[in-house]
Amino acid sequence: MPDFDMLVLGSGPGGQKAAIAAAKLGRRVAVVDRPDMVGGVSIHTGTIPSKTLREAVLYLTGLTQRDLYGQSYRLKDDITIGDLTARTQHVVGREVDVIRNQLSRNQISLYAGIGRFVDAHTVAVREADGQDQLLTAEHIVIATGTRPARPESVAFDGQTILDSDNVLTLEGVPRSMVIVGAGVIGMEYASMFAALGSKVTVVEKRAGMLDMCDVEVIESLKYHLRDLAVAFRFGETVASVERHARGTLTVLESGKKIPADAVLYSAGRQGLTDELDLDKAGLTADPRGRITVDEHYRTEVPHIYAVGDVIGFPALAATSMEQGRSAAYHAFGEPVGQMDHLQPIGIYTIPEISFVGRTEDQLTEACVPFEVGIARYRELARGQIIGDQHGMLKLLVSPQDRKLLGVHCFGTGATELIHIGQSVMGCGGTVDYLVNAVFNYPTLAESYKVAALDATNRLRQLDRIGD
Ligand SMILES: Cc1cc2nc3c(=O)[nH]c(=O)nc-3n(C[C@H](O)[C@H](O)[C@H](O)COP(=O)(O)OP(=O)(O)OC[C@H]3O[C@@H](n4cnc5c(N)ncnc54)[C@H](O)[C@@H]3O)c2cc1C
Ligand SMILES: NC(=O)c1ccc[n+]([C@@H]2O[C@H](COP(=O)([O-])OP(=O)(O)OC[C@H]3O[C@@H](n4cnc5c(N)ncnc54)[C@H](O)[C@@H]3O)[C@@H](O)[C@H]2O)c1
Repeated sequence: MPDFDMLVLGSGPGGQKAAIAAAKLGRRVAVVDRPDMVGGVSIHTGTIPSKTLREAVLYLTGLTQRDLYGQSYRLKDDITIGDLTARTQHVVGREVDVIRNQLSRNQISLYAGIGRFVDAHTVAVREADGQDQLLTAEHIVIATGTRPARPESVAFDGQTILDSDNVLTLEGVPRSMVIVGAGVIGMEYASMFAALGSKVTVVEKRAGMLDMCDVEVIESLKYHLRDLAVAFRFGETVASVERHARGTLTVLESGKKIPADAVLYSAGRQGLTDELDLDKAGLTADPRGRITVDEHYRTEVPHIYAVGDVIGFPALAATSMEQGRSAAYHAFGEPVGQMDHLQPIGIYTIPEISFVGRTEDQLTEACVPFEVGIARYRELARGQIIGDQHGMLKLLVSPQDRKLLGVHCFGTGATELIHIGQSVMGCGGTVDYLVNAVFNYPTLAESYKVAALDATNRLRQLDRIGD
Protein backbone atom coordinates (compact mmCIF):
# COMPACT_ATOMS: atom_id res chain seq x y z
CA MET A 1 0.00 0.00 0.00
CA PRO A 2 1.47 3.41 -0.93
CA ASP A 3 2.21 5.92 1.85
CA PHE A 4 -0.40 8.36 0.50
CA ASP A 5 -3.41 8.43 -1.81
CA MET A 6 -2.18 11.74 -3.22
CA LEU A 7 1.18 13.48 -3.03
CA VAL A 8 1.41 17.09 -4.17
CA LEU A 9 4.67 18.74 -5.25
CA GLY A 10 4.41 22.47 -4.51
CA SER A 11 2.20 24.38 -2.04
CA GLY A 12 1.14 27.29 -4.26
CA PRO A 13 -2.54 27.91 -5.11
CA GLY A 14 -2.80 24.82 -7.38
CA GLY A 15 -1.10 22.44 -4.94
CA GLN A 16 -3.04 23.71 -1.93
CA LYS A 17 -6.43 23.26 -3.52
CA ALA A 18 -5.56 19.82 -4.94
CA ALA A 19 -4.45 18.70 -1.47
CA ILE A 20 -7.46 20.11 0.37
CA ALA A 21 -9.92 18.75 -2.20
CA ALA A 22 -8.41 15.26 -1.85
CA ALA A 23 -8.41 15.51 1.95
CA LYS A 24 -12.08 16.54 1.93
CA LEU A 25 -12.78 13.33 0.00
CA GLY A 26 -11.27 11.43 2.93
CA ARG A 27 -7.94 10.66 1.24
CA ARG A 28 -4.46 10.53 2.81
CA VAL A 29 -2.58 13.48 1.40
CA ALA A 30 0.94 14.92 1.56
CA VAL A 31 2.32 18.22 0.27
CA VAL A 32 6.03 18.82 -0.35
CA ASP A 33 7.62 22.27 -0.50
CA ARG A 34 10.64 24.19 0.72
CA PRO A 35 10.07 25.34 4.31
CA ASP A 36 10.50 28.99 3.33
CA MET A 37 8.08 28.68 0.37
CA VAL A 38 4.87 27.37 1.97
CA GLY A 39 2.11 29.14 0.01
CA GLY A 40 4.15 29.18 -3.18
CA VAL A 41 5.28 31.95 -5.49
CA SER A 42 1.79 33.40 -5.08
CA ILE A 43 2.38 34.27 -1.43
CA HIS A 44 6.13 34.89 -1.31
CA THR A 45 7.08 36.73 -4.49
CA GLY A 46 4.02 36.92 -6.77
CA THR A 47 0.38 37.81 -6.31
CA ILE A 48 0.18 38.63 -2.62
CA PRO A 49 3.33 40.74 -2.10
CA SER A 50 2.81 42.62 -5.38
CA LYS A 51 -0.82 43.43 -4.61
CA THR A 52 0.05 44.43 -1.04
CA LEU A 53 2.84 46.63 -2.33
CA ARG A 54 0.35 48.27 -4.67
CA GLU A 55 -1.97 49.07 -1.76
CA ALA A 56 0.94 50.52 0.21
CA VAL A 57 1.95 52.66 -2.78
CA LEU A 58 -1.58 53.97 -3.29
CA TYR A 59 -2.00 54.75 0.40
CA LEU A 60 1.38 56.38 1.03
CA THR A 61 1.54 58.40 -2.20
CA GLY A 62 -2.09 59.56 -1.91
CA LEU A 63 -2.19 59.29 -5.70
CA THR A 64 -5.89 58.45 -5.93
CA GLN A 65 -6.82 61.43 -3.72
CA ARG A 66 -5.09 64.08 -5.82
CA ASP A 67 -8.12 64.93 -7.96
CA LEU A 68 -9.80 65.92 -4.68
CA TYR A 69 -6.97 67.47 -2.64
CA GLY A 70 -4.62 68.80 -5.32
CA GLN A 71 -1.63 67.42 -7.23
CA SER A 72 0.82 68.00 -4.37
CA TYR A 73 -1.16 65.81 -1.94
CA ARG A 74 0.93 63.02 -0.37
CA LEU A 75 0.45 61.05 2.82
CA LYS A 76 4.24 60.75 3.27
CA ASP A 77 6.94 62.66 1.44
CA ASP A 78 9.99 60.41 1.59
CA ILE A 79 8.63 56.92 1.09
CA THR A 80 11.29 54.33 1.92
CA ILE A 81 11.53 50.69 0.93
CA GLY A 82 11.00 49.97 4.64
CA ASP A 83 7.63 51.74 4.54
CA LEU A 84 6.63 49.53 1.65
CA THR A 85 7.95 46.21 2.95
CA ALA A 86 6.39 46.59 6.41
CA ARG A 87 2.89 46.05 5.03
CA THR A 88 4.01 43.29 2.67
CA GLN A 89 5.77 41.29 5.38
CA HIS A 90 2.75 41.56 7.64
CA VAL A 91 0.34 40.24 4.98
CA VAL A 92 2.69 37.49 3.76
CA GLY A 93 3.21 36.28 7.35
CA ARG A 94 -0.52 36.12 7.99
CA GLU A 95 -1.21 34.33 4.71
CA VAL A 96 1.43 31.66 5.37
CA ASP A 97 -0.13 31.08 8.77
CA VAL A 98 -3.60 30.67 7.22
CA ILE A 99 -2.29 28.10 4.75
CA ARG A 100 -0.34 26.08 7.31
CA ASN A 101 -3.44 26.02 9.49
CA GLN A 102 -5.70 24.94 6.61
CA LEU A 103 -3.35 22.10 5.67
CA SER A 104 -2.98 20.89 9.23
CA ARG A 105 -6.69 20.99 10.11
CA ASN A 106 -7.35 18.87 7.02
CA GLN A 107 -4.74 16.32 8.27
CA ILE A 108 -2.48 16.97 5.28
CA SER A 109 1.15 16.00 5.95
CA LEU A 110 3.52 18.82 5.02
CA TYR A 111 7.07 17.70 4.10
CA ALA A 112 9.78 20.35 4.10
CA GLY A 113 12.13 19.88 1.18
CA ILE A 114 12.44 19.61 -2.59
CA GLY A 115 10.83 16.63 -4.29
CA ARG A 116 12.00 14.69 -7.33
CA PHE A 117 10.79 11.53 -8.99
CA VAL A 118 12.43 8.17 -8.28
CA ASP A 119 9.82 6.32 -10.30
CA ALA A 120 6.24 6.97 -11.39
CA HIS A 121 4.85 6.32 -7.88
CA THR A 122 7.83 7.37 -5.72
CA VAL A 123 9.16 10.81 -4.81
CA ALA A 124 12.41 11.50 -2.95
CA VAL A 125 12.19 14.57 -0.70
CA ARG A 126 15.58 16.24 -0.16
CA GLU A 127 15.44 17.75 3.32
CA ALA A 128 17.48 20.69 4.65
CA ASP A 129 20.13 18.33 6.14
CA GLY A 130 20.68 16.76 2.69
CA GLN A 131 18.90 13.51 3.59
CA ASP A 132 16.42 11.98 1.17
CA GLN A 133 13.08 10.67 2.38
CA LEU A 134 11.19 8.35 0.02
CA LEU A 135 7.42 8.73 -0.23
CA THR A 136 5.07 6.65 -2.36
CA ALA A 137 1.64 7.69 -3.61
CA GLU A 138 -1.18 6.36 -5.75
CA HIS A 139 -1.58 9.77 -7.43
CA ILE A 140 0.93 12.60 -7.77
CA VAL A 141 0.17 16.24 -8.59
CA ILE A 142 2.94 18.43 -9.99
CA ALA A 143 2.26 22.05 -8.95
CA THR A 144 5.81 23.36 -8.93
CA GLY A 145 5.07 26.66 -10.70
CA THR A 146 7.64 28.86 -12.43
CA ARG A 147 10.63 31.11 -11.81
CA PRO A 148 11.54 34.34 -13.62
CA ALA A 149 13.47 33.82 -16.87
CA ARG A 150 17.07 34.98 -16.32
CA PRO A 151 19.02 35.32 -19.57
CA GLU A 152 22.82 35.35 -19.30
CA SER A 153 22.99 38.69 -21.10
CA VAL A 154 21.46 40.37 -18.04
CA ALA A 155 23.80 41.02 -15.09
CA PHE A 156 21.31 40.33 -12.28
CA ASP A 157 22.64 41.43 -8.89
CA GLY A 158 19.40 41.55 -6.88
CA GLN A 159 20.04 45.18 -5.91
CA THR A 160 20.03 47.29 -9.04
CA ILE A 161 19.27 44.69 -11.73
CA LEU A 162 16.30 42.72 -10.53
CA ASP A 163 13.63 40.25 -11.45
CA SER A 164 10.17 40.18 -9.88
CA ASP A 165 11.43 37.84 -7.11
CA ASN A 166 13.66 40.52 -5.63
CA VAL A 167 11.90 43.82 -6.27
CA LEU A 168 11.77 44.54 -2.57
CA THR A 169 15.49 44.01 -2.07
CA LEU A 170 16.04 47.44 -3.67
CA GLU A 171 17.94 49.70 -1.30
CA GLY A 172 15.75 52.71 -2.02
CA VAL A 173 13.11 53.91 -4.44
CA PRO A 174 15.15 54.44 -7.65
CA ARG A 175 15.02 57.85 -9.30
CA SER A 176 15.01 56.17 -12.69
CA MET A 177 14.11 52.65 -13.71
CA VAL A 178 13.97 50.56 -16.88
CA ILE A 179 11.34 47.85 -17.05
CA VAL A 180 12.01 45.14 -19.62
CA GLY A 181 8.81 43.50 -20.90
CA ALA A 182 5.39 45.11 -20.96
CA GLY A 183 3.58 41.95 -19.82
CA VAL A 184 1.34 41.92 -16.78
CA ILE A 185 4.21 41.88 -14.30
CA GLY A 186 6.09 44.66 -16.09
CA MET A 187 3.07 46.96 -16.34
CA GLU A 188 1.97 46.39 -12.75
CA TYR A 189 5.43 47.32 -11.44
CA ALA A 190 5.78 50.18 -13.95
CA SER A 191 2.58 51.64 -12.47
CA MET A 192 3.82 51.28 -8.89
CA PHE A 193 7.27 52.80 -9.44
CA ALA A 194 5.83 55.61 -11.55
CA ALA A 195 3.39 56.37 -8.71
CA LEU A 196 6.35 56.44 -6.31
CA GLY A 197 7.99 59.06 -8.51
CA SER A 198 10.58 56.96 -10.37
CA LYS A 199 11.15 57.99 -13.97
CA VAL A 200 10.20 54.73 -15.69
CA THR A 201 11.09 53.58 -19.22
CA VAL A 202 9.30 50.45 -20.46
CA VAL A 203 11.01 48.47 -23.24
CA GLU A 204 8.89 45.92 -25.08
CA LYS A 205 9.76 44.00 -28.23
CA ARG A 206 6.15 43.79 -29.42
CA ALA A 207 4.41 46.75 -31.03
CA GLY A 208 2.15 47.35 -28.02
CA MET A 209 1.21 45.96 -24.66
CA LEU A 210 -1.42 43.82 -22.96
CA ASP A 211 -2.99 43.02 -26.31
CA MET A 212 -5.58 40.72 -24.71
CA CYS A 213 -7.33 43.83 -23.33
CA ASP A 214 -9.79 46.30 -24.84
CA VAL A 215 -7.95 48.78 -27.10
CA GLU A 216 -9.63 51.82 -25.55
CA VAL A 217 -8.69 50.66 -22.05
CA ILE A 218 -5.05 50.25 -23.03
CA GLU A 219 -5.07 53.71 -24.62
CA SER A 220 -6.36 55.13 -21.33
CA LEU A 221 -3.73 53.24 -19.33
CA LYS A 222 -0.95 54.58 -21.58
CA TYR A 223 -2.33 58.10 -21.16
CA HIS A 224 -2.30 57.74 -17.36
CA LEU A 225 1.17 56.28 -17.24
CA ARG A 226 2.61 58.91 -19.59
CA ASP A 227 1.06 61.47 -17.26
CA LEU A 228 3.24 59.92 -14.51
CA ALA A 229 6.32 60.36 -16.75
CA VAL A 230 6.48 56.78 -18.04
CA ALA A 231 8.21 56.50 -21.44
CA PHE A 232 7.43 53.59 -23.76
CA ARG A 233 9.85 52.00 -26.19
CA PHE A 234 7.73 49.54 -28.17
CA GLY A 235 9.17 47.42 -30.96
CA GLU A 236 12.57 47.42 -29.24
CA THR A 237 14.36 44.31 -27.99
CA VAL A 238 16.77 44.38 -25.05
CA ALA A 239 20.09 42.82 -26.03
CA SER A 240 21.81 43.07 -22.64
CA VAL A 241 21.68 44.80 -19.27
CA GLU A 242 24.98 45.94 -17.76
CA ARG A 243 25.91 47.01 -14.26
CA HIS A 244 28.30 49.97 -13.93
CA ALA A 245 29.68 51.81 -10.91
CA ARG A 246 27.26 54.71 -11.42
CA GLY A 247 24.17 52.76 -12.41
CA THR A 248 22.81 50.40 -15.02
CA LEU A 249 22.82 50.48 -18.79
CA THR A 250 20.15 48.74 -20.83
CA VAL A 251 21.41 48.05 -24.34
CA LEU A 252 18.81 47.65 -27.08
CA GLU A 253 19.28 45.66 -30.30
CA SER A 254 18.69 48.93 -32.19
CA GLY A 255 21.89 50.29 -30.62
CA LYS A 256 20.23 52.61 -28.09
CA LYS A 257 21.46 52.63 -24.53
CA ILE A 258 19.23 53.61 -21.61
CA PRO A 259 20.91 54.62 -18.32
CA ALA A 260 18.95 54.13 -15.09
CA ASP A 261 19.41 53.62 -11.36
CA ALA A 262 17.69 50.23 -11.57
CA VAL A 263 16.34 47.69 -14.06
CA LEU A 264 13.46 45.28 -13.53
CA TYR A 265 13.66 42.39 -15.98
CA SER A 266 10.14 40.98 -16.34
CA ALA A 267 10.22 39.24 -19.67
CA GLY A 268 8.59 35.87 -19.06
CA ARG A 269 8.88 32.89 -16.74
CA GLN A 270 10.26 29.34 -16.90
CA GLY A 271 8.50 26.19 -15.58
CA LEU A 272 10.17 24.67 -12.49
CA THR A 273 10.68 21.16 -13.79
CA ASP A 274 14.42 20.87 -14.38
CA GLU A 275 15.12 19.31 -10.98
CA LEU A 276 12.15 16.95 -10.93
CA ASP A 277 13.82 14.05 -12.80
CA LEU A 278 10.68 13.83 -14.90
CA ASP A 279 12.18 11.11 -17.09
CA LYS A 280 12.16 8.69 -14.14
CA ALA A 281 8.36 8.99 -14.10
CA GLY A 282 8.13 8.72 -17.90
CA LEU A 283 7.41 12.46 -18.33
CA THR A 284 8.93 15.32 -20.34
CA ALA A 285 8.73 19.12 -20.33
CA ASP A 286 8.92 21.58 -23.24
CA PRO A 287 11.89 23.99 -23.64
CA ARG A 288 10.13 26.50 -21.33
CA GLY A 289 9.84 23.82 -18.63
CA ARG A 290 6.10 23.34 -19.10
CA ILE A 291 4.23 20.04 -18.84
CA THR A 292 1.45 19.04 -21.24
CA VAL A 293 -1.86 17.89 -19.76
CA ASP A 294 -5.29 16.80 -21.01
CA GLU A 295 -8.63 18.41 -20.12
CA HIS A 296 -8.55 16.66 -16.72
CA TYR A 297 -5.03 17.97 -15.99
CA ARG A 298 -3.61 14.43 -16.48
CA THR A 299 -0.11 14.17 -17.87
CA GLU A 300 0.85 11.45 -20.33
CA VAL A 301 1.25 9.18 -17.25
CA PRO A 302 -2.42 8.91 -16.20
CA HIS A 303 -1.99 8.85 -12.39
CA ILE A 304 0.26 11.95 -12.49
CA TYR A 305 -1.45 15.32 -12.82
CA ALA A 306 0.02 18.80 -13.37
CA VAL A 307 -1.69 22.08 -12.47
CA GLY A 308 -0.94 25.78 -12.15
CA ASP A 309 1.75 27.81 -13.84
CA VAL A 310 3.79 24.70 -14.69
CA ILE A 311 1.23 23.87 -17.41
CA GLY A 312 1.36 27.40 -18.88
CA PHE A 313 -1.51 29.69 -19.92
CA PRO A 314 -3.35 31.36 -18.28
CA ALA A 315 -0.92 31.10 -15.32
CA LEU A 316 -3.08 32.85 -12.74
CA ALA A 317 -3.62 32.11 -9.07
CA ALA A 318 -7.38 31.76 -9.56
CA THR A 319 -7.11 29.29 -12.44
CA SER A 320 -4.36 27.34 -10.67
CA MET A 321 -6.64 26.79 -7.67
CA GLU A 322 -9.47 25.57 -9.84
CA GLN A 323 -7.15 23.25 -11.78
CA GLY A 324 -5.89 21.76 -8.49
CA ARG A 325 -9.41 21.05 -7.25
CA SER A 326 -10.44 19.58 -10.62
CA ALA A 327 -7.38 17.31 -10.75
CA ALA A 328 -8.03 15.91 -7.28
CA TYR A 329 -11.73 15.31 -7.99
CA HIS A 330 -10.89 13.59 -11.25
CA ALA A 331 -8.27 11.39 -9.58
CA PHE A 332 -10.79 10.10 -7.03
CA GLY A 333 -13.80 9.81 -9.33
CA GLU A 334 -15.67 12.80 -7.86
CA PRO A 335 -17.82 14.61 -10.46
CA VAL A 336 -16.32 17.93 -11.46
CA GLY A 337 -17.92 20.63 -13.60
CA GLN A 338 -15.96 21.87 -16.60
CA MET A 339 -14.08 25.01 -15.67
CA ASP A 340 -16.20 27.94 -16.72
CA HIS A 341 -15.05 29.50 -19.97
CA LEU A 342 -15.83 32.89 -18.43
CA GLN A 343 -12.44 33.35 -16.81
CA PRO A 344 -12.09 36.95 -15.63
CA ILE A 345 -8.75 38.68 -16.04
CA GLY A 346 -7.62 41.25 -13.48
CA ILE A 347 -4.58 43.43 -14.09
CA TYR A 348 -3.50 45.54 -11.12
CA THR A 349 -1.98 48.42 -12.99
CA ILE A 350 -2.75 51.92 -11.67
CA PRO A 351 -5.63 52.36 -12.59
CA GLU A 352 -6.62 48.70 -12.61
CA ILE A 353 -8.11 46.76 -15.54
CA SER A 354 -10.47 43.83 -15.59
CA PHE A 355 -12.48 42.06 -18.23
CA VAL A 356 -14.49 38.97 -18.99
CA GLY A 357 -15.61 37.61 -22.34
CA ARG A 358 -14.49 38.92 -25.71
CA THR A 359 -13.07 42.24 -26.87
CA GLU A 360 -14.45 44.43 -29.67
CA ASP A 361 -11.56 43.34 -31.90
CA GLN A 362 -12.18 39.63 -31.27
CA LEU A 363 -15.90 40.01 -32.01
CA THR A 364 -15.23 41.98 -35.18
CA GLU A 365 -12.71 39.41 -36.36
CA ALA A 366 -15.25 36.63 -35.72
CA CYS A 367 -17.96 38.65 -37.56
CA VAL A 368 -20.13 38.71 -34.43
CA PRO A 369 -22.27 41.90 -34.39
CA PHE A 370 -22.36 43.84 -31.10
CA GLU A 371 -23.53 47.11 -29.62
CA VAL A 372 -21.59 49.07 -27.00
CA GLY A 373 -22.86 50.60 -23.76
CA ILE A 374 -20.53 52.76 -21.68
CA ALA A 375 -20.70 54.25 -18.17
CA ARG A 376 -18.09 56.80 -17.09
CA TYR A 377 -17.22 57.07 -13.41
CA ARG A 378 -17.22 60.87 -13.62
CA GLU A 379 -20.96 60.70 -14.27
CA LEU A 380 -21.60 58.44 -11.29
CA ALA A 381 -22.08 59.99 -7.87
CA ARG A 382 -19.71 57.40 -6.35
CA GLY A 383 -17.08 58.29 -8.95
CA GLN A 384 -17.23 61.94 -7.83
CA ILE A 385 -17.13 61.00 -4.15
CA ILE A 386 -13.96 58.89 -4.52
CA GLY A 387 -12.36 61.29 -6.98
CA ASP A 388 -12.04 58.86 -9.90
CA GLN A 389 -12.65 60.97 -13.02
CA HIS A 390 -11.36 58.48 -15.54
CA GLY A 391 -12.85 55.08 -14.73
CA MET A 392 -15.28 53.44 -17.10
CA LEU A 393 -17.31 50.30 -17.67
CA LYS A 394 -18.05 49.02 -21.14
CA LEU A 395 -20.63 46.37 -22.04
CA LEU A 396 -20.59 44.59 -25.39
CA VAL A 397 -24.10 43.37 -26.15
CA SER A 398 -25.46 41.09 -28.85
CA PRO A 399 -28.20 42.87 -30.86
CA GLN A 400 -29.59 39.43 -31.70
CA ASP A 401 -30.32 37.90 -28.29
CA ARG A 402 -29.33 40.92 -26.08
CA LYS A 403 -26.87 38.77 -24.11
CA LEU A 404 -23.55 40.18 -22.87
CA LEU A 405 -20.60 39.24 -25.07
CA GLY A 406 -17.94 41.01 -23.05
CA VAL A 407 -17.48 43.36 -20.10
CA HIS A 408 -14.45 45.67 -19.83
CA CYS A 409 -13.72 47.80 -16.81
CA PHE A 410 -10.98 50.35 -16.11
CA GLY A 411 -10.54 52.26 -12.85
CA THR A 412 -11.17 51.93 -9.14
CA GLY A 413 -12.56 48.55 -8.14
CA ALA A 414 -12.49 47.14 -11.68
CA THR A 415 -11.23 43.72 -10.54
CA GLU A 416 -14.15 43.43 -8.08
CA LEU A 417 -16.85 44.96 -10.30
CA ILE A 418 -16.16 42.56 -13.14
CA HIS A 419 -17.78 39.69 -11.26
CA ILE A 420 -21.24 41.26 -11.66
CA GLY A 421 -20.84 41.00 -15.43
CA GLN A 422 -19.32 37.53 -15.12
CA SER A 423 -22.34 36.33 -13.12
CA VAL A 424 -24.85 37.78 -15.56
CA MET A 425 -22.97 36.21 -18.47
CA GLY A 426 -22.57 32.89 -16.64
CA CYS A 427 -26.30 32.71 -15.93
CA GLY A 428 -27.15 33.58 -19.54
CA GLY A 429 -28.72 36.92 -18.52
CA THR A 430 -29.41 39.73 -20.97
CA VAL A 431 -28.72 43.45 -20.87
CA ASP A 432 -32.37 43.88 -19.85
CA TYR A 433 -31.64 42.25 -16.49
CA LEU A 434 -29.18 45.07 -15.79
CA VAL A 435 -31.61 47.75 -17.02
CA ASN A 436 -34.34 46.50 -14.71
CA ALA A 437 -32.17 45.73 -11.68
CA VAL A 438 -32.00 48.29 -8.87
CA PHE A 439 -28.45 48.92 -7.66
CA ASN A 440 -27.37 50.48 -4.38
CA TYR A 441 -26.75 54.22 -4.77
CA PRO A 442 -24.21 55.78 -4.79
CA THR A 443 -22.02 52.86 -5.91
CA LEU A 444 -19.66 52.01 -8.74
CA ALA A 445 -21.84 48.95 -9.39
CA GLU A 446 -24.44 51.38 -10.67
CA SER A 447 -22.19 51.68 -13.72
CA TYR A 448 -23.73 48.41 -14.94
CA LYS A 449 -27.17 49.97 -15.07
CA VAL A 450 -25.89 53.15 -16.72
CA ALA A 451 -23.94 51.20 -19.36
CA ALA A 452 -26.89 48.83 -19.91
CA LEU A 453 -29.22 51.80 -20.51
CA ASP A 454 -26.68 53.26 -22.94
CA ALA A 455 -26.53 49.95 -24.84
CA THR A 456 -30.30 49.51 -24.94
CA ASN A 457 -30.79 53.08 -26.19
CA ARG A 458 -28.56 52.20 -29.14
CA LEU A 459 -30.29 48.86 -29.66
CA ARG A 460 -33.65 50.64 -29.73
CA GLN A 461 -32.39 52.95 -32.47
CA LEU A 462 -31.29 49.92 -34.45
CA ASP A 463 -34.67 48.26 -33.98
CA ARG A 464 -36.56 51.41 -34.99
CA ILE A 465 -34.64 51.85 -38.22
CA GLY A 466 -35.00 48.12 -38.85
CA ASP A 467 -38.80 48.37 -38.38
C1 LIG B 1 4.88 39.38 -9.60
C2 LIG B 1 3.70 38.49 -9.85
C3 LIG B 1 2.43 38.98 -9.66
C4 LIG B 1 1.32 38.16 -9.87
N1 LIG B 1 0.08 38.68 -9.69
C5 LIG B 1 -1.01 37.90 -9.89
C6 LIG B 1 -2.31 38.40 -9.68
O1 LIG B 1 -2.49 39.56 -9.31
N2 LIG B 1 -3.36 37.60 -9.86
C7 LIG B 1 -3.21 36.29 -10.25
O2 LIG B 1 -4.20 35.58 -10.40
N3 LIG B 1 -1.98 35.76 -10.47
C8 LIG B 1 -0.88 36.54 -10.30
N4 LIG B 1 0.35 36.04 -10.49
C9 LIG B 1 0.47 34.64 -10.91
C10 LIG B 1 0.29 33.67 -9.72
O3 LIG B 1 1.20 34.01 -8.68
C11 LIG B 1 0.53 32.27 -10.19
O4 LIG B 1 -0.40 31.98 -11.22
C12 LIG B 1 0.35 31.24 -9.09
O5 LIG B 1 1.22 31.48 -8.03
C13 LIG B 1 0.65 29.84 -9.64
O6 LIG B 1 0.35 28.90 -8.67
P1 LIG B 1 0.98 27.45 -8.71
O7 LIG B 1 0.01 26.55 -8.00
O8 LIG B 1 1.40 27.06 -10.06
O9 LIG B 1 2.24 27.50 -7.74
P2 LIG B 1 3.30 28.63 -7.39
O10 LIG B 1 2.63 29.73 -6.63
O11 LIG B 1 4.07 28.97 -8.59
O12 LIG B 1 4.21 27.85 -6.35
C14 LIG B 1 4.93 26.68 -6.73
C15 LIG B 1 5.55 26.08 -5.49
O13 LIG B 1 6.19 24.84 -5.86
C16 LIG B 1 7.37 24.71 -5.10
N5 LIG B 1 8.27 23.78 -5.77
C17 LIG B 1 8.95 23.97 -6.92
N6 LIG B 1 9.68 22.86 -7.21
C18 LIG B 1 9.43 21.98 -6.22
C19 LIG B 1 9.89 20.67 -5.95
N7 LIG B 1 10.73 20.05 -6.77
N8 LIG B 1 9.44 20.05 -4.83
C20 LIG B 1 8.58 20.67 -3.99
N9 LIG B 1 8.10 21.90 -4.21
C21 LIG B 1 8.53 22.54 -5.31
C22 LIG B 1 7.93 26.12 -5.04
O14 LIG B 1 8.83 26.25 -3.93
C23 LIG B 1 6.66 26.94 -4.86
O15 LIG B 1 6.37 27.13 -3.50
C24 LIG B 1 1.49 36.82 -10.28
C25 LIG B 1 2.78 36.31 -10.44
C26 LIG B 1 3.88 37.13 -10.23
C27 LIG B 1 5.25 36.56 -10.40
N1 LIG C 1 -2.71 40.42 -12.42
C1 LIG C 1 -2.37 39.22 -12.85
O1 LIG C 1 -3.19 38.38 -13.10
C2 LIG C 1 -0.91 38.88 -13.01
C3 LIG C 1 0.05 39.74 -12.55
C4 LIG C 1 1.38 39.45 -12.77
C5 LIG C 1 1.72 38.27 -13.40
N2 LIG C 1 0.77 37.42 -13.83
C6 LIG C 1 1.17 36.18 -14.57
O2 LIG C 1 2.57 36.05 -14.65
C7 LIG C 1 2.95 35.60 -15.95
C8 LIG C 1 4.31 36.17 -16.35
O3 LIG C 1 4.22 37.56 -16.60
P1 LIG C 1 5.36 38.39 -17.38
O4 LIG C 1 4.87 39.76 -17.47
O5 LIG C 1 6.71 38.14 -16.82
O6 LIG C 1 5.48 37.63 -18.75
P2 LIG C 1 4.84 37.85 -20.19
O7 LIG C 1 5.36 36.72 -20.99
O8 LIG C 1 3.39 38.03 -20.09
O9 LIG C 1 5.44 39.24 -20.70
C9 LIG C 1 6.74 39.38 -21.03
C10 LIG C 1 6.85 40.49 -22.07
O10 LIG C 1 8.22 40.74 -22.26
C11 LIG C 1 8.47 40.93 -23.64
N3 LIG C 1 9.89 40.61 -23.89
C12 LIG C 1 10.46 39.39 -23.82
N4 LIG C 1 11.80 39.50 -24.07
C13 LIG C 1 12.08 40.82 -24.30
C14 LIG C 1 13.27 41.56 -24.59
N5 LIG C 1 14.48 40.97 -24.68
N6 LIG C 1 13.20 42.89 -24.79
C15 LIG C 1 12.00 43.50 -24.67
N7 LIG C 1 10.84 42.85 -24.38
C16 LIG C 1 10.86 41.52 -24.19
C17 LIG C 1 7.48 39.99 -24.33
O11 LIG C 1 7.21 40.40 -25.64
C18 LIG C 1 6.25 40.10 -23.41
O12 LIG C 1 5.36 41.10 -23.83
C19 LIG C 1 1.85 36.04 -16.89
O13 LIG C 1 1.56 35.01 -17.80
C20 LIG C 1 0.66 36.33 -16.00
O14 LIG C 1 -0.35 35.37 -16.20
C21 LIG C 1 -0.54 37.71 -13.67
